[in-house]
Amino acid sequence: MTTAASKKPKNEASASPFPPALQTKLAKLGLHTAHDLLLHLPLRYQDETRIHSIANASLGQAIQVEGEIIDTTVQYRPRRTLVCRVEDDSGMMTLRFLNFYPSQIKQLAPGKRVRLFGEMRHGFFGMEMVHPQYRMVDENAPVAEALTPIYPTTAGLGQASLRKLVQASLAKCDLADTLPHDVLQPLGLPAFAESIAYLHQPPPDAPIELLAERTHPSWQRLKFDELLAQQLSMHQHYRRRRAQSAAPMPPRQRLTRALLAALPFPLTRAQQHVMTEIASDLTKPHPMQRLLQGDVGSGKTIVAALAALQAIENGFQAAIMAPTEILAEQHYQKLSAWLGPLGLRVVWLAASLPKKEKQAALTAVAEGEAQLAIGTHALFQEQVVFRNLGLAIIDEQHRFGVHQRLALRQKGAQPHQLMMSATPIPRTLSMSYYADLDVSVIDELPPGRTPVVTKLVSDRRRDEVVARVREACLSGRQAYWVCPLIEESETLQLKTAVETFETLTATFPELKVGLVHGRLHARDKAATMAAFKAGEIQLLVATTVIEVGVDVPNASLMVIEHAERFGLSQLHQLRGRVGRGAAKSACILLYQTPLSETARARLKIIYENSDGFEIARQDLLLRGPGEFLGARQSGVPLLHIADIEQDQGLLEAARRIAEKIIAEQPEVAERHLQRWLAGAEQYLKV
Ligand SMILES: Nc1ncnc2c1ncn2[C@@H]1O[C@H](COP(=O)(O)OP(=O)(O)OP(=O)(O)O)[C@@H](O)[C@H]1O
Repeated sequence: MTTAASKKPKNEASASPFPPALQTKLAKLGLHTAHDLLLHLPLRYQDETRIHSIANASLGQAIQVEGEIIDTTVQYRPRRTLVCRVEDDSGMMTLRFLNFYPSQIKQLAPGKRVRLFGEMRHGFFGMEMVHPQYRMVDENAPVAEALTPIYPTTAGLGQASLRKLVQASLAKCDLADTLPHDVLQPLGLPAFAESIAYLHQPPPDAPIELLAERTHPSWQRLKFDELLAQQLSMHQHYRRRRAQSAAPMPPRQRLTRALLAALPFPLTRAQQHVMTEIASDLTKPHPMQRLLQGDVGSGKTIVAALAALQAIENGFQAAIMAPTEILAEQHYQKLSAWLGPLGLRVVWLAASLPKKEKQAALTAVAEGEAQLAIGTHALFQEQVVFRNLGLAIIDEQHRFGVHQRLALRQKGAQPHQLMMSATPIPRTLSMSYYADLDVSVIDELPPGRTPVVTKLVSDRRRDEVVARVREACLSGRQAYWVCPLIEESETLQLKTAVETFETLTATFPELKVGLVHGRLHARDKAATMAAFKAGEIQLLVATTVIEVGVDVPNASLMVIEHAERFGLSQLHQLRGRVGRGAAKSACILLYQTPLSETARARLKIIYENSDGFEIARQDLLLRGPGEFLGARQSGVPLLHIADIEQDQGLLEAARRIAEKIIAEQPEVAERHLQRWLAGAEQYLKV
């Protein structure tokens, strides 16, 4: 969560209690009011309460020492460095400053007394500190009585000023508890006033380890408060939705039965189960907001089709929005094949459609001749008008921003919403950030799939991989060759894709090789994909445009070049393109050495795991929720203090208590949200 402050409308800033220059700096930290400063908690603490003697200082720990400067020189080897010698009663040490200011030479002149804070280590010339924090002092200058809090700050705003501001807000703000004793006592949590004061001004005997690890009861209290506020806001949002009305769409079964009878497979138990949940939601008189999670290849598309049918059977239109043209086109192919024979019209809307076709599609949607519209971002553009959109389905929901999903929803009067995701959301995340959604999970794969064998192969053994691709393709199977990801430059990425295609075409004269990448015209992309699907192309060289949704069951081999550059969920998604038929499938991750530590960790996880939930859980641990949720793109307000993995116990408690408070003490909920969200609407809007 960016504390509520950062979500405040700009015009409120004019009422800021701070002078303009300070106001600007504080705003960079998301701080606008005294109350925001109160909740701006230290990043860590420094123990400046003791002065250690140089000779006995423990190594490798941040400590404070004090002494007199006896020598100051600028050395030029190996790099320009300011070097000072400092002495106390016990011994001597060296200070080193690279990139120093010329004024420091004077400031740190021989004869001056200096108090230093830093990590002591054994250097070539004995004890030394590199870039310590320092303060010029007089003899007998007082020593800090308590741990010194170190705050997150910004350029031009020193720790001392920030500390003063926080102290002032501690004195000024209302610290009364928002939570009653009977909530806090069973959890063993201290009072708010006591906790916040402790964290900003720890007493002299405060245990620095517990504070550093954030396991001290005062931290626990603040974390609990934050988590509770998040849960309360989610509950409120949930209840608000329940209070809205939407058209009930009970199952009518006529078309649904016909579709099920025509399918070449029966639904899995998991598909039936999620369908029951969706069907029941659609029957209710308030808008559904359900997230359908299913690992790659678990069969979400047919569930989307059945949900759409339920809306259509009730006289409404449905829309399916997908993040890429390839995926949208594929949905279009599948759903037209399923729904066309039932006498329904499915239209396709993409930015690249020729004008005439687009106009025809738009008219069909506006006049209600088309019951289902499938497309990309093009679906929520201004010129798209639905006659009566009753259900909006969003595939790969996390790839769309909040506003884009909202824009599609606004194409109807309170349509039901089904979001789908093949990137499983770990339990802790769905308990926190997704708590206002109903969640359905397809937790089994259709029968007859053989697990994909994953192989990690160094790029030096490329020849073996080439031989393997040849063998697979010549025996009637098909393969993908995924080009390296070059995040920094799309042009370079494109160039690499074309070069890979050329090299592989030359390497495999006996095979038909195809190429798809993002810059191809949609029609060419679709034609190549169709040829691959039809088996006319045996080896498909592709960028990550094939990452989601592509479904060609005969493809049983995938090679991913520079696998070390891809993210975990990308690798899992890509790998999910094979193993969709009965044939034994393999995914070869070609990597280039040396591997960075995180790349090694990622490859190990993908090699050892095939379950998307486990991969997602480990991904979350590796990257943290901000990166995982793509917070930067979606603007998801994140928790600042609590850590959903470390604080799972508190999260569970907050969830339980939020429910109770909302039901039994709504005024407590209001008061608590007022403190933590200060009027901002909620933590996360989905
Ligand atoms: N119950 C089933 N039995 C057999 N095959 C099924 C079943 N349900 C779906 N399939 C087939 O499984 C394949 C994968 O289904 P689908 O493309 O819907 O997966 P998905 O969940 O959308 O996966 P992804 O996230 O990778 O796109 C398709 O070929 C589909 O026809």
